[in-house]
Amino acid sequence: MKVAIASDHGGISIRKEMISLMKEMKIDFIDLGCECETSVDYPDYALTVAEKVAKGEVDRGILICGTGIGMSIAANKVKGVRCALVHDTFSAKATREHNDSNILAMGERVIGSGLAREIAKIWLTTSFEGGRHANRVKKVTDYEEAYI
Ligand SMILES: O=C(CO)[C@H](O)[C@H](O)[C@H](O)COP(=O)(O)O
Repeated sequence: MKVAIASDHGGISIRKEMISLMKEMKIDFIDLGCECETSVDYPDYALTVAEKVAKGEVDRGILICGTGIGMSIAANKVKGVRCALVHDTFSAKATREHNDSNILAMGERVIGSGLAREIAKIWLTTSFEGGRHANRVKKVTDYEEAYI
């Protein structure tokens, strides 16, 4: 699996934690910034990662900002992206099993790096269940195909 990761200035510490986790888990990743601690705009990073996921250049994405909200709103504008904003381990598992989410968003001003690590570990290792959930995901992708 290959993962693209990015954060704005509000998510640098958790992004570093995610990078160390992916190294430990021997997951191939590309780090797309941000490079500095000065203020940047989350859509620039969210859309870059989302485009890579949508084009199949990577399998999954991880996005961190202050709340995770801006990142998830922006990423979900890209056709083919199912970005889940997650701040608990139950949802991390459920969004992979039920939604086949392909981007994980988290907020560094909401949770600590220990919980973020647990969430990411679960999200990276849980498979989509398919079955009844596949039909539901298809309804979303069919809508995208027809209208977006
Ligand atoms: O987009 C966000 C909120 O939805 C992110 O949390 C940003 O990191 C946040 O808005 C940045 O805020 P700042 O006051 O410019 O640091």
